[in-house]
Parts: sequence; structure tokens; C-alpha cells
Amino acid sequence: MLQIKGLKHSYDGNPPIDYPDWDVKKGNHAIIIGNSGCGKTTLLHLIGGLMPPKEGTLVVAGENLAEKPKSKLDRFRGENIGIIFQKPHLVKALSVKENLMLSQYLGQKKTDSKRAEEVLDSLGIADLASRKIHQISQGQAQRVSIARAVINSPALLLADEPTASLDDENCQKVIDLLKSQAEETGATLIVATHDHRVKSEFKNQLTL
Ligand SMILES: Nc1ncnc2c1ncn2[C@@H]1O[C@H](COP(=O)(O)OP(=O)(O)OP(=O)(O)O)[C@@H](O)[C@H]1O
Repeated sequence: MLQIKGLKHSYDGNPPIDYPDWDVKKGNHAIIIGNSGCGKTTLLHLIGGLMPPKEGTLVVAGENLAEKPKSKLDRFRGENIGIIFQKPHLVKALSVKENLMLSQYLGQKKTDSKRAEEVLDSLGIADLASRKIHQISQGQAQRVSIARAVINSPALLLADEPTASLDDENCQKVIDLLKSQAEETGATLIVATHDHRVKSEFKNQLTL
């Protein structure tokens, strides 16, 4: 599902970040772990095709991302990759369910209200479907962002620091949720985190 070789990224004026070579097999669950500022979010954004790799090879679902023009990359991401960002970035003017249906639309899928309700139900938040984003709690918003990432059944699910601000009980719940959602659709799950509580949950670990 993922192969990284000789990958480097540099932001203007900063020293380059050198990534170790890494493979993640289809359907596997893996973790990118390292201290704050070591380049985890950057790597997740590279894998998610949010920016092009400057050096090295990055193959996702059989596609070399460096060879894809931006327009094709956006479509590829919409169809294959679900991303749970550090902050939920939900559209405030829309309801919870409408946020999910927007994701279907952007992913070139048929908007399907029933599917949106089913996903919300599987995450235990069916009752929030018609609420506006300002009417839900932060923890609930995090679940909604998981729902939004899985609604199009992506082959690859990326989560950036999903447990950072959670107590132990909710940390475990979120990891279990991510794993079960990935398992339901056979998706490959990659979590980037500095949270050592979740390290033992993943066999495939990339330490930066
Ligand atoms: N847009 C940017 N422009 C310039 N430098 C950046 C930019 N984004 C990140 N950096 C720098 O690149 C390095 C890696 O950042 P990145 O966000 O990938 O780290 P991280 O491991 O995810 O950190 P954290 O755990 O704190 O979220 C840091 O030194 C950061 O300051």
C-alpha cells in the first residue's frame, strides 16, 4: 500500500527532513512516532498527496505520487485516502451529516444520506446528525472527523495526533475506533503521533 524510498522534504530556509525507507502492506496498521517537530505531520501530508515530494520515491496504492499532476492528485486523494487532521476543520455552516455528504461529493461519490447515517451510527454519534458544528463538543467533533474520513471507504486512512489531548480512557477508545473502522473496510491505517501510550498498539512502527 505504501513504499517510501530516499524521501526528503525541506521547507524554505529549514534544514531538510530525511525520512527512513518504509513499507506498509495493504490492510496493515502502522504508526509514525517521534517528538514534536521531527516531521510527522509533514510525512503524513506527503503520503496524503497534500504536497509533492521534493526528493525520493513515494508510492501509495501502486501510484508514484511524484509523477502525478496536482489535478490528478486531488482526485486520487478523494478516491483513495481519508485524512483525520490534528484539528477537525469541519464546515461550520453545515450540519454533521451535511459535512459527511460534502465529503462524498468532493470524493466524486454519490451523496448518500443513509450511508452517512450508518457511519455516524457506527461511531456512536447518530444522534448528532442534524446538529450544527458549533453545537457539538470537541470530542464529538473528533468522531465526526473520523466519520468524514471513512465515509468514502478509503483504501488508506491517515490520522494525525488523534489522541493528543485525550485522557487514557478516551485515548484507547479513539484507537479502537480507528482500528475497527479500518478493519471494516480492509483499509490500511497510519497514525502519526508523539503519544507513547499508543505505541504498543501497532507492530509496524516508523520512528523519526
Ligand atoms: N509550512 C512550514 N514552513 C516552514 N517550516 C515548517 C512548516 N511546517 C512545518 N515546518 C517545520 O518542519 C518541521 C517538521 O514539522 P512537522 O509539523 O512535520 O512536525 P511534527 O513532528 O508533526 O510536529 P508536532 O508533533 O509538533 O505536530 C518543524 O521543524 C517545523 O517547524
